[in-house]
Amino acid sequence: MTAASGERHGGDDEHTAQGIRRSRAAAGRGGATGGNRRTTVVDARRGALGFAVNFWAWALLSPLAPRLRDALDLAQRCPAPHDVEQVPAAGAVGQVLARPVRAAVALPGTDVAAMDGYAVAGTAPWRLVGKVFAGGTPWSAPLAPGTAVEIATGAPVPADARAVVPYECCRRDGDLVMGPAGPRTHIRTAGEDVRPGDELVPAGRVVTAAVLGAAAQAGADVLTVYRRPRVCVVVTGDEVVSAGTPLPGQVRDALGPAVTALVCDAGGTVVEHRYLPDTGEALRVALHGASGADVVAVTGSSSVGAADHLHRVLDGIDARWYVDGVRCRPGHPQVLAQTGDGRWVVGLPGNPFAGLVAAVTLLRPLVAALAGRPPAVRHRLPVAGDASPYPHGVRLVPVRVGDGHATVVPGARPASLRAAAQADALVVIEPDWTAGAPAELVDLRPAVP
Ligand SMILES: Nc1nc2c(c(=O)[nH]1)N[C@H]1C(S)=C(S)[C@@H](COP(=O)(O)OP(=O)(O)OC[C@H]3O[C@@H](n4cnc5c(N)ncnc54)[C@H](O)[C@@H]3O)O[C@H]1N2
Ligand code: MOO
Repeated sequence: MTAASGERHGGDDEHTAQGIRRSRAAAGRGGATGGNRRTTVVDARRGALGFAVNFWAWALLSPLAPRLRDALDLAQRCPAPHDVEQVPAAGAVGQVLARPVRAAVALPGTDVAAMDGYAVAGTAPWRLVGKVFAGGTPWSAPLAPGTAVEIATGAPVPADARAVVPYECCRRDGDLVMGPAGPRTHIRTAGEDVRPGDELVPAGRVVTAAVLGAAAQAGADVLTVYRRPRVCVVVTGDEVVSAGTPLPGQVRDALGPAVTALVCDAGGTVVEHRYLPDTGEALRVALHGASGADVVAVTGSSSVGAADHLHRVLDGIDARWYVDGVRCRPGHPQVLAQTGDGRWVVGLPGNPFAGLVAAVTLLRPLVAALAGRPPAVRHRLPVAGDASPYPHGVRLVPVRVGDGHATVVPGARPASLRAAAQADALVVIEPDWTAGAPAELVDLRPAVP
């Protein structure tokens, strides 16, 4: 099916349970499963999620094809964070702390100079008796009154020194030094920043460059973090090739690389990457075989064509349905389901921009939540340009983000990532949006963990 015909598709009907059943029946998919699916969604949400909402009211409105915002919320509230592991700190960037980082040592470890200058004892003038540098041999004896040592920032201050006087505050005459010296000025006292056992970073924080540095400084070499969610990426399509120049009728895989990048950005890791022919059996075997994965992301196969097998395969393995279609454009044929053994299956449409929309709606928040990350903060900005609202749901439109506003990148098409590749974010354009009005952003730039 072409992108243009995909654009034509999509009145209100397709987003009701009845509409979904009708279109499946028309496609020979067995509409009878629709009712079971609806019951399963409700039961699963009651039991597994414990949402404090009125599910019957929710189900009547939109049992399987939620609004985009609800789909996002659902995906990030579905999973519980996974196993905890202890890892060398350096490898934990982007993971979420399951236990606080605690200091193994005091900081500073001993009284040290905070400035380059002179450590002095007693009253001025002071007679210079030596030098102490960071990393060099500490001054072994107490400093006698009326004497000084030249000292470098970070070097241990000799016992009985009462202050460090910076070079620029001193007057030096031969081996005599004079200057102002308040009590313990420019001396950092042992343990004044951190004491052994102090909590440096609380649980729940993402390991960033600053966390790594703080942990290393305080000797916390091993961190306890949530395991990275394991994702198996399954790219379906007889026509999809992973490399080289596509022959007539073939397309290069756009979604495998894009999905892999989003998974890593969300704190997950791709443990397997498969290319599958368009057969239900191949998909069934792949879902079954991905037992080491927490999430299976399937690209293509999400629609109602004869070669689109995802729904049938999920029904065949009695998967629990959470999302079957989202009221957005492009990207409405997206799926969130769970297999009997607890693995999440995310179905992403094959049209590349539609697949990207689905990946940021369902896959990225799901992986981030499994990784223990807090929900992303949502921003709204005024949007300039032509965003053509979609009357039956929201439209996702690529934008560049400027200082306090967003500007539409023109030319977005469901089958092309060209406009999205020039964008910083997608804006969620509501049906009643008017030019210049604010809209919510879904960022496409790498997360700052
Ligand atoms: N009768 C209907 N047909 C279609 C509907 C519908 O509601 N009723 N929805 C349309 C929409 S919207 C989309 S989006 C697509 C989704 O289709 P699938 O997820 O089943 O994907 P495919 O049919 O396999 O492929 C669609 C398109 O994308 C190309 N493709 C697939 N995978 C990749 C990839 N990894 N990298 C690059 N391009 C890929 C594929 O060659 C097709 O051109 O369904 C519409 N049809
Ligand atoms: O047109 Mo589809 O909307 O590409 O998801």
